[in-house]
Amino acid sequence: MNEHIVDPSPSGTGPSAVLPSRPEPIRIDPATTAVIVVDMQNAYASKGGYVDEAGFDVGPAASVAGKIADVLDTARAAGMPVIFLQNGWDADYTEAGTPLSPNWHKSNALKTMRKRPELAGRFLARGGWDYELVDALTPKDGDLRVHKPRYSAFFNSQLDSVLRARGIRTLIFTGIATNVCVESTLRDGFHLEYFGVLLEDATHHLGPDFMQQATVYNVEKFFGWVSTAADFRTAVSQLPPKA
Ligand SMILES: NC(=O)N/C=C\C(=O)O
Repeated sequence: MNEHIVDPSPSGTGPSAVLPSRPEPIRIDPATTAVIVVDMQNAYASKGGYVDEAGFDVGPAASVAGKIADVLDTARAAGMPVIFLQNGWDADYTEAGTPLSPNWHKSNALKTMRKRPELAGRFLARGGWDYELVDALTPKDGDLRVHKPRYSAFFNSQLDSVLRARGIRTLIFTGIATNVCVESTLRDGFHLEYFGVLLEDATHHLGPDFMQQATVYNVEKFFGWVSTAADFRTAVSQLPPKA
């Protein structure tokens, strides 16, 4: 029996690829698919950045960045938009909220800076090193950057407009953290009718390893599809190169 292939753009007329994924393979149309790179900033992926100083493990981030770089080369060659998300706030932290905002209480960046005043102003402020993308993932011509002030990139950001203006229906997710900003954005995308695909080895979690497993389970069972960087490269590199 033929396996059912999920097709987010059934009326598409151009070339497409079938991406092996769980629970079903999904058809990737480069005209309606974007790769989303979630928060690959020094804050989340470099020693001396926010999550390192807050006590989380950034060790695996370098290998994740390598996998993402490979995914992005494949996507660009096929003409798929690449969108870098960058999490943070203005230098005065006005966008971070006030004590009336749960973000003010829950953000480990804000909490760490309040606990260690010598770090005040260092984390996730636009214009600072912590906010910048890691060197290994410098955007190329044609890539897009979208600023976001909360975990989900669909809140108080340009993301939905940027995607709708380009007819994007399918989002390939990479980046950090699987269980926080990646999952929040993929879930909100689901509710906005986007098809979300998590490349599980091109993402990294914050906290215990079971958090990665929990998100992978949630995505596979409830919110989208799960694949790998290698399967993405194999499937998408069969598409004709962008004219
Ligand atoms: N990018 C993320 O997943 N961020 C998670 C936590 C934070 O920004 O404090």
